[in-house]
Amino acid sequence: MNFPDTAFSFTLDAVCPVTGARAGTLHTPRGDIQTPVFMPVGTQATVKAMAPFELEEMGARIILANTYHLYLRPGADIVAEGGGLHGFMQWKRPILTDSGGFQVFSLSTLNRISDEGVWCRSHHDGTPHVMNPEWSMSVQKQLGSDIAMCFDQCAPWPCSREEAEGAVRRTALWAARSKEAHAREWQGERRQALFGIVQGSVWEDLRLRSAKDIIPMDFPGYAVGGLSVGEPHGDMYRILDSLKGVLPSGKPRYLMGVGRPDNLVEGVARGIDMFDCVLPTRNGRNGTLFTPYGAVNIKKKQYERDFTPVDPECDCYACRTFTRAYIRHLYRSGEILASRLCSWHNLRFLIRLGEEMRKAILEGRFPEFRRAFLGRFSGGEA
Ligand SMILES: CNc1nc2c(CCNCc3ccccc3)c3nc(N)[nH]c(=O)c3cc2[nH]1
Ligand SMILES: [Zn+2]
Repeated sequence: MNFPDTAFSFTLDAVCPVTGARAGTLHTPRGDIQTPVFMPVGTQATVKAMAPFELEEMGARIILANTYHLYLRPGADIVAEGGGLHGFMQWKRPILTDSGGFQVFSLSTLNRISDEGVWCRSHHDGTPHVMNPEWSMSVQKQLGSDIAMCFDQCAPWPCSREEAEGAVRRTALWAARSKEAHAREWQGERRQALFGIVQGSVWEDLRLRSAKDIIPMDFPGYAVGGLSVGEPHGDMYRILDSLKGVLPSGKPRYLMGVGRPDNLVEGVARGIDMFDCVLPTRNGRNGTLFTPYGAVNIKKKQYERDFTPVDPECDCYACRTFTRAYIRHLYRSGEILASRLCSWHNLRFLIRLGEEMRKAILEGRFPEFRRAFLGRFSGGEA
């Protein structure tokens, strides 16, 4: 596959004059990604319970995989030998890999952080590992993802201002080392884009400081990290508002780990282009389903004789083919198909939400779309 110099570029197709919501196209060597886009998460080189052909059928354009998990199991060398992630899991479209920093803190049993990197013990077998920008760039190259993330430090929430400041300082240090190591790994071959990540927790001045550190490093895309870690949605939205006019408008903006349908709409209204979240498959496995009116828990007795689709407006295989009563039966019987159908629907719901927001922005009616969607969707149970 040849990679012309413009291997990665982002085109702004339309911007909502009222909110600043954007419709764009991210051009990558493995295909174009139209934004706003929801990216299914495939932690261990699989989007749980979904086969690649099913992900294609539901319109997934890019999926995520995880450096921390795959390094520990099966090992980045095995993935590389298997043809990189695309060969190993037979997914031909773009893949984005997270850098591993976030997962170290949320998963490893023990970790010590210093400017050098993070010393941690594997959550599988307790073996010691050192993870740092150089390690992360090397592993992401072995995985062969199309988009890699800088190795960053995500402060927990809540945290002290000093902790948040420390994470901003270290994230800048590690972003420079990530960029340098990435350039060394790829020797000018433009086969993997490296996105920068902005930190700063819930302090606007720290967010500005982090943006001022990271933006001059001229990455092809920028992520907003450090959110969706338990903070109130109001704080998330306030931080996004503070970054709207700061992040380069001609480059894609990725809000990490978000989120619920209403969070996606509010994120797009604040200039975000890309999202990822484990909710669709995680909720899918416990029978919680997204509908335009909120989340439905299919276990409930009230669906026992409900012979209507999960979501009558949805075009996914589960909604076209089965009823709530049947899916409830599968779930209560512990049938594997229950997880598959629920995951399938939830993934399609968020992918379709991205498609519909894009259409609304292109047609100049995003404010009306946002009002109508939020008016119907109650964050909790429908
Ligand atoms: C859920 N809330 C949340 N997630 C965050 C993540 C991980 C995003 N999801 C990546 C993923 C990829 C493959 C498999 C599983 C997950 C972050 N990643 C980084 N690097 N930095 C963050 O600040 C950061 C903040 C987050 N908040
Ligand atoms: Zn559906």
